[in-house]
Amino acid sequence: MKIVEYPDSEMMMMDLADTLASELKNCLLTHDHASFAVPGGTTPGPIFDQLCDVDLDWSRVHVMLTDERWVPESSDRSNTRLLKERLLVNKAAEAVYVPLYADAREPEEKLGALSKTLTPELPVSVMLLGMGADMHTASIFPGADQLDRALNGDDTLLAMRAPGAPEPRITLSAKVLRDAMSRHLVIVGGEKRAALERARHLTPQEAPVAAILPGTTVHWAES
Ligand SMILES: O=C1O[C@H](COP(=O)(O)O)[C@@H](O)[C@H](O)[C@H]1O
Repeated sequence: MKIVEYPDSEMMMMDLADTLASELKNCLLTHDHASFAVPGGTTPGPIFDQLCDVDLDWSRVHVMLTDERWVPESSDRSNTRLLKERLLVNKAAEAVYVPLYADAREPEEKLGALSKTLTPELPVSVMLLGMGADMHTASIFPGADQLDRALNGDDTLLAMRAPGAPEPRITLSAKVLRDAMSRHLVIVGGEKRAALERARHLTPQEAPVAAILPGTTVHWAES
């Protein structure tokens, strides 16, 4: 694991967007397309605002979420809504969107169909992850109902429910996260930095983010 520290989050978001764009461009030099997995939540929006205006062949970039809250796109909790409003706009509107949500009461109803669409995109070429202060990443939460399977199984996609998650979730498995060709984790603030340090000494069962730290570049700013 490598940690890159920044004096402020604005500089971090710009630098990380530049890094991700460079990795996508490099991938497109030798592959017919690049798959790009990004998180939702409150952190990545400014990165998306930078990326969506980068000049690259977005028509050959297949964009997916690392996880989704099982809520309608109209909800302000929707990661899909964040992706469509902040990343898949301007030049990046040309990207190919690989969905991680479909209109159904429960994620289990759509797991097979969504996995079938997602599988050809693996391994992910470039991955950006977030982390909660509880040390979850994607939607792999401590105490989740399918935590062991998400950490140790061969699934591509799982439905998850956890005490720390306000709604049912769907998430890429730890295997898919670990198999990414390039993996970045972006966190802001002292609380998450302390959580990251704790996770380095805990098991993935205790701290799911620990399952993906080896080989990950962590980007951190205090505020
Ligand atoms: O619920 C989620 O949490 C994590 C972290 O979110 P943040 O708001 O603290 O950045 C996020 O990476 C994930 O995609 C999201 O579904």
